[in-house]
Amino acid sequence: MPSTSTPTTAAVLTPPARGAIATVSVQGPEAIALADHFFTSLGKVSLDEANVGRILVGHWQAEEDSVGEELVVAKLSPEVVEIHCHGGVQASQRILQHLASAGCVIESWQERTTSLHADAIVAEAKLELPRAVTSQAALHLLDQANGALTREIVIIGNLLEQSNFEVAEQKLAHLLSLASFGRHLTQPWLIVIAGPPNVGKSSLLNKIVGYDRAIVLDMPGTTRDVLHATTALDGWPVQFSDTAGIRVSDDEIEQAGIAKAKAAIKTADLAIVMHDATDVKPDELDQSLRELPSALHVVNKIDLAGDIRVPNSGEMLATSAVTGQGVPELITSIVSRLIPYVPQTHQPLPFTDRQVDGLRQLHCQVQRRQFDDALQSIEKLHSA
Ligand SMILES: Nc1nc2c(ncn2[C@@H]2O[C@H](COP(=O)(O)OP(=O)(O)OP(=O)(O)O)[C@@H](O)[C@H]2O)c(=O)[nH]1
Ligand SMILES: [Mg+2]
Repeated sequence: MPSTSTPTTAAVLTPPARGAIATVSVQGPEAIALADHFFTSLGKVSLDEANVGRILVGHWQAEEDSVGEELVVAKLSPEVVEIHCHGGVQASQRILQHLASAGCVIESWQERTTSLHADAIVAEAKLELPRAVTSQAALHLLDQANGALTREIVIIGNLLEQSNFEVAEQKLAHLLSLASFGRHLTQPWLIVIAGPPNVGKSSLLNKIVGYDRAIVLDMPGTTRDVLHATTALDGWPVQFSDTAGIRVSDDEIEQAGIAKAKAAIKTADLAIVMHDATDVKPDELDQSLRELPSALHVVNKIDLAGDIRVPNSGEMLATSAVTGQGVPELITSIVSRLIPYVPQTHQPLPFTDRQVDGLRQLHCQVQRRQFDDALQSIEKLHSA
């Protein structure tokens, strides 16, 4: 194969798993020649002769490999072809090997995506999009892939050029206030369910996720390790952690579980602290509310309780993990705690640590009126 200074690259664009078809993209000055080297169309039309946009069915064969394959090749431009082959992982890997043996540089889809987009934020959005687990999260990332955050940073740069530091500062502060939301588009919000043994923590988890994720027993100390279950609440990705009931225990395994439960509370975005409606101890409830004021406090087994005394401080919800009473209200409360403000469609927002760090630095520079440094930070945000 002739070589030029611009490399010809190949990447598998479809996910690395078994599927109906896999797509290999070849791009660069030798893309057509490389594909023609291995591919013979049914009508004996070469890709070189074929018009752009033509899709050809034919046979792919490498000399050193006795196994050929019938497949489809599309000529997308004079420098881009797409090969649609069998969806098994081996089929696409074999095509990559053939192309590599002829001098093609093999890239990952991430490298290909990054190289296709001059703006780093747009490239990052395209890389993060496949990781979005709910459609709502994907829509916000799609906005960023379509340039929402990039345009906002350009606007901030223009404001700085006009010495309008105040408005630039306000815009940056607003973007940073959305950082937690943006990061959670690809990483679920973490919710830990904690409380004394036997109050119904595992039962509540099962009720919310809709299947028997955790073992439920009428025996205190049933859950030992931290159990995770991922779901979506109102379209937002969340991960629940069910923990060991917190109590004084001589059991070594249980102690380890309790230590893990306490650690999980510290790292969670939200703790749900559960209490037993059939065994309400107002003093303990009051203490729990004081110790964990940002937690959501839930009195469970409400179906078994008549009149219960609810403490008069903080927020308290009543549920039954058996009948489901109060669970929709709990879900509404969880969502409004985690996402007090839902950004509008097309809202620019940062969604990677790199962007958040870069925006924080820029915000400081704008506050200190460091014009040149701020422009450099903007430059860095656009080009990773
Ligand atoms: N009637 C009623 N029973 C419940 C409710 N929630 C849980 N239970 C029962 O209470 C017992 C303990 O429930 P679990 O969900 O295992 O409690 P836990 O808090 O996870 O317990 P540990 O893992 O031991 O800390 C089981 O028999 C459940 O069926 C409820 O809301 N109403
Ligand atoms: Mg449990």
